[in-house]
Amino acid sequence: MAELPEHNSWLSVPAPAKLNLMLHITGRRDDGYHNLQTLFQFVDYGDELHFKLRNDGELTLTPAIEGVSFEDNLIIRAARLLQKKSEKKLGADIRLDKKLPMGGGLGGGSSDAATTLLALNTLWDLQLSLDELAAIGLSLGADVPVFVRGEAAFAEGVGEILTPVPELAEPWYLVVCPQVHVNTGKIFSHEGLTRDSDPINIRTALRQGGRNDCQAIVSMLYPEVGNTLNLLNKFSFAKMTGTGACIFSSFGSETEAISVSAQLPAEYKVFVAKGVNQSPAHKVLFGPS
Ligand SMILES: C[C@@](CO)(OP(=O)(O)O)[C@H](O)COP(=O)(O)OP(=O)(O)OC[C@H]1O[C@@H](n2ccc(N)nc2=O)[C@H](O)[C@@H]1O
Ligand SMILES: Nc1ncnc2c1ncn2[C@@H]1O[C@H](COP(=O)(O)OP(=O)(O)O)[C@@H](O)[C@H]1O
Repeated sequence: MAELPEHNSWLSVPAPAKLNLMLHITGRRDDGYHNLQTLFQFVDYGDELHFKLRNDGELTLTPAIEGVSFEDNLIIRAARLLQKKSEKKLGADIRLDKKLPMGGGLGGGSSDAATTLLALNTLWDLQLSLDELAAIGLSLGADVPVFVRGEAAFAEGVGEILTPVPELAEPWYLVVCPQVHVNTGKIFSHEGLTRDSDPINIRTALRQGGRNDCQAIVSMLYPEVGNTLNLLNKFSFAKMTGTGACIFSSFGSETEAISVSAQLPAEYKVFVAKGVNQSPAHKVLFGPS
């Protein structure tokens, strides 16, 4: 368990990015949402959040995210849902060190929400189980439960039916983020989207690697994504994460990944990070698995 900060100092917890190593769309549900099969893995790079207890029931968040109001920020929405679980006047000062691009398919907002649920559950001593936190998280977004549970996983449904896959290799990734914001709704409502992939089992997904069914449409609607894929493919097999726009390739070593990143045009926003099957947030709060 996490050591509670002494003398009410700050509790610092990472909010890592995720990659969708494959993403197949297997059907459309009656509510318009799509059933997916996807492999989630974390990387040891992301946002960082810092929490300090307040006993007056107030929440503060600094700095604000441009274009996202205080009450719409997934961090505050997650904190508000937890406040409802207690009679006490629980509050917190929260600091956000935002490193992940928004709308890049790296799940930054979902990860911020999950880290908030995990950290405040500890700080406020709510003693909610991971099952309870994942259920609260699902009401905030389909990707929140996997971050709450903190294990690399094969996900089905809209992403909430999770089977851990601790056997995934943990390579180094070069992640390239084209400076475009992909509208997830626009991709899922596109008539040309492949939405009838045959369901596969985990073993096949792990063996074949799989593809991203959104990649072709996103590349067509946002040519910068297609161009980035073409460029990175010259060095190593490249794939898009989620509904984009970020692209990733895997490497056997950090040195190799850095060496390829150094050959990309300077205007490209990139980072190199290690794939990890345990979320760095869990590592900090619960110790290494
Ligand atoms: C597809 C994934 C894979 O990780 O993409 P990324 O967001 O990470 O890129 C996620 O599950 C995305 O989940 P999330 O980010 O919560 O999606 P939302 O913003 O709620 O979705 C925006 C819109 O996309 C459509 N949508 C989303 C998810 C889904 N399984 N089926 C859908 O049809 C819906 O029309 C929804 O209104
Ligand atoms: N703390 C947050 N961090 C990022 N985005 C947030 C946050 N709170 C709300 N949002 C909203 O969620 C949207 C999706 O953000 P993000 O999770 O980064 O994208 P993606 O799921 O494509 O990786 C943003 O465009 C923003 O409007």
